[in-house]
Amino acid sequence: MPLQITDYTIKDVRFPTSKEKHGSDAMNPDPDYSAAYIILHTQDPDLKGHGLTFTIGRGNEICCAALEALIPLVLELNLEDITHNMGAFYRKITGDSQIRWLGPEKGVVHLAAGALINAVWDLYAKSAQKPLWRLIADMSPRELVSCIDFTYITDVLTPEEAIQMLESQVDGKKERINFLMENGYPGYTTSAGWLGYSDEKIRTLCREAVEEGWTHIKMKVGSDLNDDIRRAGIIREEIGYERHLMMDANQKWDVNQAIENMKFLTKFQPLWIEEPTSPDDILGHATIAKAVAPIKVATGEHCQNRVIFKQLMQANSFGICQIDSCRVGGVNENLAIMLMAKKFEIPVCPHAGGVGLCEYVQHLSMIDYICISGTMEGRVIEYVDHLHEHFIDPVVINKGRYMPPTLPGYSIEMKPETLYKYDFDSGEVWK
Ligand SMILES: C[C@H](O)[C@@H](O)[C@@H](O)[C@H](O)C(=O)O
Ligand SMILES: [Mg+2]
Repeated sequence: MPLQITDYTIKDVRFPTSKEKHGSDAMNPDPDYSAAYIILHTQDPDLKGHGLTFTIGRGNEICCAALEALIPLVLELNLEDITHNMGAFYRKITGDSQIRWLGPEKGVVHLAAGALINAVWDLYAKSAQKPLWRLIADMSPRELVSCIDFTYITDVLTPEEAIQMLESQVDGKKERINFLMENGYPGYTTSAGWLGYSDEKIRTLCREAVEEGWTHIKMKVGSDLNDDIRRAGIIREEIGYERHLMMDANQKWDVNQAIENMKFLTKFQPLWIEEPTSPDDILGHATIAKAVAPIKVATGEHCQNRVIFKQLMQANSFGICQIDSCRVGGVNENLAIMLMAKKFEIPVCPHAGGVGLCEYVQHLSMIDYICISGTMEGRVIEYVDHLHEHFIDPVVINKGRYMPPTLPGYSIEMKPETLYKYDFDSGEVWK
């Protein structure tokens, strides 16, 4: 009997991270890391697809409602019929003629689409008994490309060109998989640099990060320039100049303000300035990128879809492409973005942290390395040291590097007791 999606569960899961200022930045001073979480059931009680999209608290229920609205599009489908043409499945989820009006392909409805599409990929990988990265690494170039919706991007990338690009990387795939299994994929930590942390705490956490083997550390900026300067000084004292420092302004500045402020922060030699201004301001990013070079501009965690990513690339707006695993339409759309990044020779350094984003996004960087870019050069995956204990298959970090997951699926399944305890607002944590 073919495996069928027979039922579903949606959960509003929230963690009270704001209490300790974990995850705080200039724009988001009190995030409660949250997940709009979906489980797709099948007739096999041991085989379920899990997916989530990340929010920072209030409004998570709106993502859950959007998931409810999308559910009729997958209920009673056979997995085989979906996986047979993943590109068509993507279009089905994002192209419903009435729901599309709520986006298209942006905002809450696209966050929900990301969760749902990722849940299907989790189910697919589990049924194939492979970790997601391996499932995709084992696809032929043609199969991989068939997962992508090329609508609105064929002016920079056609399916034929994508197949050619992937074919040029087929040689050496096996060696790269072996290298990855042995050495992992480089990461960077944001755990030391949250805006709400005291100077002393930042100093201690930087010291610990260096001891743990991290070579790249990110700090938050953008609230008060004098604070930024003082804190950057502390961090450089601890990590030296042989390690890399990145800065993240979380959209706080106007374009001119970003350029002005970066004049004072340049002396700390940041590798990149992240989200200097509005995520929708493609030309503003380009202006900033020109002004702050050779410091790179990084953005993407709030980039709504492949079309905006395309324009950021076309306009030379950024030097670092920060894909996000569930801001856009899941694995499929991220494959499109990574292929475009390869074409424009822009390194992909995914946004992670939050809850579950590290678990998710490691798979995407590994696919980028094995199938698309063929290199780890100039690439790092973000890491944040929170909430991993809630996952069945948490990330494994070894001296600042992500070790490839080995369990089947997309590594995003939360423990049942977590779903119960952190349920908003009936779980014990919220009572
Ligand atoms: C509110 C969140 O923690 C953000 O600060 C976080 O996603 C951040 O932008 C990051 O790059 O990790
Ligand atoms: Mg950021």
